[in-house]
Amino acid sequence: MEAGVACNFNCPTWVESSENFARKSTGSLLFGRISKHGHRVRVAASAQFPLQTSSNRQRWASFELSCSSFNNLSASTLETGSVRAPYDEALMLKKKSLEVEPYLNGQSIYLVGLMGSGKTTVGKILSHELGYSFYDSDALIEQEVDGISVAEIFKCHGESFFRKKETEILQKLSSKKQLVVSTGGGAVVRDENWDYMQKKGIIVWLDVPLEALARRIAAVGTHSRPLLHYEHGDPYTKALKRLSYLLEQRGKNYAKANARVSSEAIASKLGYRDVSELTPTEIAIEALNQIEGYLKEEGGMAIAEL
Ligand SMILES: Nc1ncnc2c1ncn2[C@@H]1O[C@H](COP(=O)(O)OP(=O)(O)OP(=O)(O)O)[C@@H](O)[C@H]1O
Ligand SMILES: O=C(O)C1=C[C@@H](O)[C@@H](O)[C@H](O)C1
Repeated sequence: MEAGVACNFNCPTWVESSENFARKSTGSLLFGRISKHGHRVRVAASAQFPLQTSSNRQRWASFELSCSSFNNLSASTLETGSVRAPYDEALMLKKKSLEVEPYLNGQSIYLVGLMGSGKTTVGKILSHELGYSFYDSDALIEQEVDGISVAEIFKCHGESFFRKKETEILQKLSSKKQLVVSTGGGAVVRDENWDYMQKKGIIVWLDVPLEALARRIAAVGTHSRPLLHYEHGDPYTKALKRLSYLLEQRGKNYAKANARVSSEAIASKLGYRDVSELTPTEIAIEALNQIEGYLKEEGGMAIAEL
C-alpha cells in the first residue's frame, strides 16, 4: 500500500506546480487517497525552503513525505530528500510590496546613489509595483531647460546652474506623496535637497561597487555623463577614476540615507558570485526590505502620519 502511494506522488512536479507553496519558506500538504486495494490512506508532505538560492535562480526545498491509514495516525516516512523549486522573483516582489505598502502610507521614495547605480531602472520597477508615479529628476531638468540634455546644460550653463535647477525640481516634488524619484547622482550634496526629499519621503541609497558601475557606464559610453568628461582613457577607466573621486567626496552624504541597499550584500545573501548576476527586480525587493526595516525600527511610522 505504501509503495503504491509513493509511486503516485511525484514530489518535484507537485512543488513546481504549486505557486503558493513554492513562495513560502515552509509548507505542508495533507490529503487522502484510496489505494488500489481499497484502503483509505492519509498522505502528509512538508517542505522547507531555505532563504539561500543557488546561482541559477532555483531554490532547494527539502521535503518529507509520510503516509498513514485514517484510523492510525502514526505516520511512516515514505521519502525524504530535496528538490529544486523555481524562484519566482516577480511574485516575491508583489508579495513584498503588498507587505510594505501599508507601512509606507503614501510616503514617496527618493533613490540616491552614484551615476549608473540603477536608480531609474529600479525606480520604475518600484513605482509600477506600488502604483506610485515615477519621476527622473535629470529628465525633469532637461524638460525645463528647453529639452536639452544634461550634458548640454553643463556645457552651456555650467554645473551650478544645473544644481540650482535640481534643487527647484526637488522642491516641486517635495509637496507630493506616492512618488518614486530617481535623483541625480549629486543631489545628496546640498542640504536643502535633503530637506525637500525628507519632507514626505524616504531616502534610499543604491550602493553598488565602483567596478560594477564603471562596467555599466562603459557599456553605454560616457557622452551623456558630463562629470566623466574631465577624465582621460577608455570609458571604463574614465568612469572608475571619476566615480572613485565622487564616492570619496559624497560617501558620507549617501550614508545619511534612511535605508541602504547594498548590491554586494544582496549578492552574498542570494549566493551569487558577483553583483552583475543580480537582476533589477532582486534589487527592488531588497529596497522594499530595507524600507520596511527602516519604517518598523527607526520610527518611520511617525513620518507616515503626514
Ligand atoms: N541590476 C543591474 N544589472 C545590470 N545593469 C543594470 C542594473 N541596473 C541598471 N543597469 C544598467 O545600468 C545603466 C544605468 O542604469 P540607470 O540609468 O537605471 O542608473 P541611474 O542610477 O539612474 O543612472 P544616472 O544617475 O546616471 O541617471 C543602464 O544601462 C541600466 O540598464
Ligand atoms: O553625479 C552627478 O553629479 C551627476 C549625475 C547625473 O545623474 C546627472 O545629474 C549629472 O550628470 C550629475
